[in-house]
Amino acid sequence: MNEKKRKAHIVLVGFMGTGKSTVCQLLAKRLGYDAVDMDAEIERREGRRIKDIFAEEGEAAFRKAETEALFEILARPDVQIVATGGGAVLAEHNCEAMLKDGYVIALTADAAHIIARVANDTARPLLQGNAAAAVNRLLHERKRAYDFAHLTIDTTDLTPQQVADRIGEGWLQLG
Ligand SMILES: Nc1ncnc2c1ncn2[C@@H]1O[C@H](COP(=O)(O)OP(=O)(O)OP(=O)(O)O)[C@@H](O)[C@H]1O
Ligand SMILES: O=C(O)C1=C[C@@H](O)[C@@H](O)[C@H](O)C1
Ligand SMILES: [Mg+2]
Repeated sequence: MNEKKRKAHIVLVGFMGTGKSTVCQLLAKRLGYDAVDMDAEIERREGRRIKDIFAEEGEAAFRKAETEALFEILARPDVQIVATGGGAVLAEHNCEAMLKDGYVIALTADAAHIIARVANDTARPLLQGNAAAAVNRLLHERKRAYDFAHLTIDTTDLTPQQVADRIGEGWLQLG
C-alpha cells in the first residue's frame, strides 16, 4: 500500500469463497467508505439472479455484464471498497482497469476451506452438482489468475474480521 492511496479504490479479488463479499462489508465499516459488491450490482442492473443469467443466456453474457459493471464502478469518483466476482479477473482488460484505478488485494484460501465455505450454497452456478470437484478443477484452471494483485492475503486461518483488520490497519498506517 503506497502512492495509490486516496485516489484508488480498494479492490478485492480472489476465488469463490475466499471472503471478498464478507470482508468488503467489514472493511467498509472500518474505514468509512462505501462497500460495493459487483455480483449484487450485476443482479440489480439485470433485475435477476446470477444463476438465472447463466441459465438463460450463458456464461459469456454474464462476463459481458460483469465487465460493464466493473468499469462503471471503477469510474466513480469516491473511494469504494469493491468486492469483485471470483471470475472478474479472467479478462485481462478487467485486471488492467483494476490495477489502474484500484489498490488490488487478492484473498486466497486452501481448497478444503473453500469447499467447506461454499459447498452448501446454491447461488454459484459454476459450483452446482459436485461442488468439491468443481472447486478443484477451477482452482487448477485459475492457478495464476489472481497473481496480478498488489497484495495477497491467505485467509485460510483467519476470520473475516481478522482479514479486514489486517487490510484496514495497513491502509490507516499510510495516513
Ligand atoms: N476467513 C473466513 N473464515 C471462515 N469463513 C469465511 C471466511 N471468509 C468467508 N467465509 C464464509 O464463506 C462464505 C463465502 O464468503 P463470501 O461470500 O464472502 O466469498 P466471496 O469471495 O465473496 O465468494 P464469490 O466469489 O462467490 O462472491 C460465507 O458463508 C462466509 O461467511
Ligand atoms: O468465480 C466465478 O466465476 C464466479 C464467482 C461469483 O462471484 C459470481 O460472479 C459467479 O458465480 C461466477
Ligand atoms: Mg462475493
